[in-house]
Amino acid sequence: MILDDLVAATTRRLEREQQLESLTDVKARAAKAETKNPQLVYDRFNAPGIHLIGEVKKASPSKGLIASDFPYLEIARDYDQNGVSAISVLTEPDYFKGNIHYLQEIAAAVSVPVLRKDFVISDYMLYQAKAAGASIVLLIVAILTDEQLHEYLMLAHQLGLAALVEAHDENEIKRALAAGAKMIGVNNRDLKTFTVSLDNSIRLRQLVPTDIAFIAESGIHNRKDVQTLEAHHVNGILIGEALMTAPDKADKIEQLLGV
Ligand SMILES: O=P(O)(O)OC[C@@H](O)[C@@H](O)c1c[nH]c2ccccc12
Repeated sequence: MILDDLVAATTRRLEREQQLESLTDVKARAAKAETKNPQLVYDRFNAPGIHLIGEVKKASPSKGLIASDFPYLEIARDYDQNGVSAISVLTEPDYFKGNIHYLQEIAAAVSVPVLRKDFVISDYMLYQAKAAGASIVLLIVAILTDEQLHEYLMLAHQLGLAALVEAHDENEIKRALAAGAKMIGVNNRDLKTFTVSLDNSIRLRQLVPTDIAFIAESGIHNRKDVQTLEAHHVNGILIGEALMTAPDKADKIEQLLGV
């Protein structure tokens, strides 16, 4: 299963990174970064309307290379100036060709909150996220124990980071809620088969209380998709490929949001 490969690759990456920078040192760097209020992120997504998270992603295991030309900073600025509510930056290097330095540069250049999109399996990665200027971290329920999920959620909040807790079925939604998630993302892509269905978000929407922001992720391509999700009271949408492959980002955002 692809998630197992991703966790294995992330474990190896962490070993290398921790040899280059100790936990003590990354904590010291995180302590110097500006502390933000995670509640502001949650409030932003709970405000009326549908909120777009634009993703900066060069490649993925399901699509291969998405953007051969990858001016990540320009793309992020384009998103920022054209109505996104947050920017997601892939920092996983092996399968998504991401980099934490992309996030660091982007966070310094834009005004909206920036999400670290990675396979968080260690507190070390939360300190790295904070040090790089992230405002949000992704926590994927499927790769964490209940104890880890709770612990990382609490640590994120202590560090001033909001957490987008990703679930893909009923049981994972229950685990996310039990851990105290305040913002839940449902991945429409089944990571076992790579099939995408918006029905996954729609079906799971009703299991999440309305005071918790609900984000539909993956496989959203056009205005019709957005309208379908809007009709089912989704608070946010996370869009990567459709924006990355659009030659005119501003125009694509307008189309998606219907403005
Ligand atoms: O490119 P898409 O189909 O619009 O999907 C974006 C985003 O949802 C997807 O990149 C994603 C959702 N959950 C993830 C977890 C890890 C890495 C990537 C993801």
